Amino acid sequence: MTGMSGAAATRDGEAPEHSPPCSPSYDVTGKVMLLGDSGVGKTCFLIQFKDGAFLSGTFIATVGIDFRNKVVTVDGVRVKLQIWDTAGQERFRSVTHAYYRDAQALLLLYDITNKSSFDNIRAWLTEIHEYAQRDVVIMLLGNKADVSSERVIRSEDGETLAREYGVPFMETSAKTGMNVELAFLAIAKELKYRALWQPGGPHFQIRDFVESQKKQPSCCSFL
Ligand SMILES: Nc1nc2c(ncn2[C@@H]2O[C@H](COP(=O)(O)OP(=O)(O)OP(=O)(O)O)[C@@H](O)[C@H]2O)c(=O)[nH]1
Repeated sequence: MTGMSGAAATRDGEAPEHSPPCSPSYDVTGKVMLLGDSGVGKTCFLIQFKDGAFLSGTFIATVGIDFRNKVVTVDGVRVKLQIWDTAGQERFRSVTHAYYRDAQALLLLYDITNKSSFDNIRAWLTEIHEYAQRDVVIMLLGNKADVSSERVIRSEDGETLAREYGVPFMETSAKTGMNVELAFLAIAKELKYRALWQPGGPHFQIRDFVESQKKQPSCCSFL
């Protein structure tokens, strides 16, 4: 949604693929993609993380793909995340496939108030296995957890699906910010760990980290 439409426009004064010669260097950089059906909240999720704001009002679907950069400091290491917001609509799928290959991490969202967005997660995972790198980090996120009165997907169902695929899971809200920063922090920690780990160094398990840090929606699950 929002004005972040258009194919691969530049953001924050930096081109996506090439850094200008005098650009600041980062300890670790990583490409993260937001995936999931149209309307699950990908653009809002990114804006909440980047700007700490929630854009309510008329929903305008993303056209193609767009990106924003954000630097996260993890244990003194600067991790630059280049976050790609993809269009969830089917007609843009061939455009977004081209971007999977060099992504290090994928945040796969469904909407807890929309059953088909949850049912389609298996199809998304099939696409991911077809187009993304084999060792890509995947996280499953049940978004819109603030709308408890319209919930149709139980938290346990998200947990079960995530366990089946061996990926971390949490419920989030792009509106309240619940677990939004945590999702990116967990990704940044994993990317830092993969890039800088040395024999004998401490191990990092992204699923354990997420489980120990995630917040639950304030009201209990329904159904
Ligand atoms: N209550 C609530 N509404 C949300 C949340 N996230 C997004 N929305 C609303 O859901 C609608 C769709 O959000 P978007 O972020 O545009 O969805 P998207 O996944 O980017 O959609 P596409 O660009 O078509 O792929 C908008 O009306 C948002 O205001 C959330 O966490 N809670």
